[in-house]
Amino acid sequence: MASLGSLPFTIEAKTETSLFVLSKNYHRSFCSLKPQNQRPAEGLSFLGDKMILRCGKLPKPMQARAAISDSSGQRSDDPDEAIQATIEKSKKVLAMQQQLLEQIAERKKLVSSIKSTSVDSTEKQDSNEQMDGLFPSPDFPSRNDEISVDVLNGSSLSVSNGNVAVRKQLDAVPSSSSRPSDEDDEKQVVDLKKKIYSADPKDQLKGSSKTTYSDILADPKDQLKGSSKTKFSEFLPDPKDQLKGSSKTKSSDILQDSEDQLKGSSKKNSSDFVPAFLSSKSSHSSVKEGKDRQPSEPTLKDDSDTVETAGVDVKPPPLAGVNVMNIVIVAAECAPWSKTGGLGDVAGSLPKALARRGHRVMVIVPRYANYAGLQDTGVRKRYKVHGQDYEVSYFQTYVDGVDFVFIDNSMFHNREQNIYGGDRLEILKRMVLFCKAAIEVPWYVPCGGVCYGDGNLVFVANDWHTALLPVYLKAYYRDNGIMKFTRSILVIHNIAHQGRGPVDDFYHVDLPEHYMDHFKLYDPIGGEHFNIFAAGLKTADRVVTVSHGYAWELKTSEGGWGLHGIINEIDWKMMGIVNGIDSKEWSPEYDVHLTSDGYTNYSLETLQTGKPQCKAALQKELGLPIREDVPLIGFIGRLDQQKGVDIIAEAIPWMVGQDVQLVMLGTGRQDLEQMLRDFENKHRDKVRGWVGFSIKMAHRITAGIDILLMPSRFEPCGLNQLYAMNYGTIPVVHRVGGLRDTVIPFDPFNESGYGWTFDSAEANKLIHALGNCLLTYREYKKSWEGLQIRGMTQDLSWDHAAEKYEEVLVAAKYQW
Ligand SMILES: Nc1ncnc2c1ncn2[C@@H]1O[C@H](COP(=O)(O)OP(=O)(O)O[C@H]2O[C@H](CO)[C@@H](O)[C@H](O)[C@H]2O)[C@@H](O)[C@H]1O
Repeated sequence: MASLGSLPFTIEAKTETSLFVLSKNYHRSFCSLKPQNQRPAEGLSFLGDKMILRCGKLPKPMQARAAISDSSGQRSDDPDEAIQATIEKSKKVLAMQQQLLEQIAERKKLVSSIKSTSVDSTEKQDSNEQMDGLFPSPDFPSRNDEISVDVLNGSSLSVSNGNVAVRKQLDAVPSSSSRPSDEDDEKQVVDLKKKIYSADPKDQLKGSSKTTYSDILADPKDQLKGSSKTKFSEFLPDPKDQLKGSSKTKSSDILQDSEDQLKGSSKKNSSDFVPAFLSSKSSHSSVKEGKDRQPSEPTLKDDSDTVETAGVDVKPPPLAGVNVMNIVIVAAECAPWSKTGGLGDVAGSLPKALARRGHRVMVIVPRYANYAGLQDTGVRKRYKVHGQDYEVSYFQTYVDGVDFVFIDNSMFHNREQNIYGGDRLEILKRMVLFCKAAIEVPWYVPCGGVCYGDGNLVFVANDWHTALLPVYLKAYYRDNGIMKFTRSILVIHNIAHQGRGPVDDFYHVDLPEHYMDHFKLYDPIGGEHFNIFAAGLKTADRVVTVSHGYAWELKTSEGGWGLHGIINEIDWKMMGIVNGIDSKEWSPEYDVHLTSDGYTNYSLETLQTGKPQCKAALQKELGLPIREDVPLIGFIGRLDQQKGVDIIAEAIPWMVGQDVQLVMLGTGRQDLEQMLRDFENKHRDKVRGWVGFSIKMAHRITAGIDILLMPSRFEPCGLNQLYAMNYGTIPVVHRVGGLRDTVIPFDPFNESGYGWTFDSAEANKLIHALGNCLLTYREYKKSWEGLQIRGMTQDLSWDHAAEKYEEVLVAAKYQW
């Protein structure tokens, strides 16, 4: 029998798992159930001023008893009688609990005996499900049911079972006097309340339910782990949510998110004081949603598994922690389905890194071709483009934790070789339709059975092609009180392309007249014109560009291409984040293009044999003399003014005077393509000009060459130099934009750096840098090897960049 000091009584009840003491203070206002060691009993949790004891559904007779006493509702004015009555009721509660615990223990034995006969984990789960079916009796406890004892606000006993809630007033003393007399109790209450208010109360409730139930059933040693389990369950969504979620495919349900947001301001409950995403339905369920799902196969796991797998199968919380969001990346191209350059790479790989951090991530891209492996979602919608109706449908797949949604309309068909082709108004029409449709995908297109909805949602638009999206989000939705909390980020990959046209183009984008000013821009060359990028930059909540160097250059009249004025104005919302690389796709160790034709995969350990083998294979494939000692130089990129291929052309007479080989892969301007062919014809023993777009060759060249040239006039980030360094290939680059950020110049005194840089886009500067590079290649083998190793051991993955993106997304979210 435990003594509670000054308390007038103690009641002891020994259960299978712990000793509970029911205490009551002099004011009759505090009723607590706690084990003797003063820690909250396993199975107890606190919600606000209410202490909740989860012990399963009451057996029917008990429900009846509780209901009877509830309906009687008598309270004596005599304090002693009231105390006596309370004691009696409390005894009943303890008896009920003991009975329940015994039942639970019995069930546990039965479950484990059946499970021990199961063969694999799948069967385990099945048997669990069957076990649930074995106990359909209403007498058997269910973890959804709870007994709650109101701790602070006038103690009341509440027994609830789904829709059935039996509430019994135990005491009518006003809440002001309802305080625990014990300091420890108070601390526990405060600690737990802190916990509750730092997370969604609903989730907390779910979490505690899971923990309690499994802890009651678990071995005592598992109980010791209980606290950490509780933490995880705060982050992990309840599988039941998914079950609920899967039916949430009606647009009315989806639109509810917006409606809730609209109502939100008038609601005055605790969730008003926690960030919206903590109380958002979508955020938590989405994390799970994005995890282990196979294409269009929602994971609706029976959470009865919690009982047996608690402490074993618990997943860690998402890296993004409380910042998890629903992120929708919208781009005109996305590798591996469509790619003309770096944007395709980014749209294919950044989302995966964001998903790895725990976000629910979707990419929306036009369906240019009949790609294999996509599912038609069956959803059809109509959008007006310049007065004409267009129907779009949506295809979908799920890869590496990311939902890829393809918008289909005949406008996009057969464009994969010419994504940005056609006349100005044709492209404009495509992009208007694409952006209008993309913005409503989270409402209408179920991914894994569940639409994203617009709660806790952020769009990431890319370049001018999708710069209309932030404008539409504002003009059509947020200005009208819809998607009020949805945010948009616009990423600048290349400011040189802006979606310019005559001012009258405005009438093709279907916007209210007063939006005209966002698009109008004056520039000394084009005069007053219509500029889509300008409007996107002004209306996006945040702007990102793909390196720090480029973020700075954009503010200058040389680097801003007419938009520097706007960029300077929006400086407060702009950030440079250096791109990463897809370290699976672009890894010499796993590169699928290095597995045949004499190429080989290699790693840091096999660099000295693997890379020369790739070099020999490349020389062979190109028909160049196979020589290990000759430096093999490469260029990969669009053949245009930006990439500085003409600077290489100017340097070629010097190059061919050296003992080197040169391979150039690219497509673009016809005059430059012809130039490549001419060089090859003129210097067949040393130069190869491969005109075309070949991803396989891009990989093989990156692996086989020794030196990569990037004399870009401007380079927002540049991916090829990153790929090169990851393959032990040394970059020689014009120090500009992202090249300046990523290629630290070689310092022979300190044996540091990754390559060579030159400070202006001129042939003689290129020759000077390349000359030093060749000297090191020939004369300083150790330094060369050091350069290779440093390049290959950098962390070039998207993980760091994804974390930075997350900061921007969160900043946008809390920005009004
Ligand atoms: N002929 C060819 N055959 C096969 N593959 C080819 C190819 N020509 C180019 N590629 C590939 O296309 C990609 C080009 O990426 P970049 O980042 O170098 O340039 P891009 O200017 O397109 O991108 C813009 O966006 C990206 C992403 O933000 C920025 O890094 C960059 O600075 C900015 O100009 C690389 O994956 C490259 O291998």
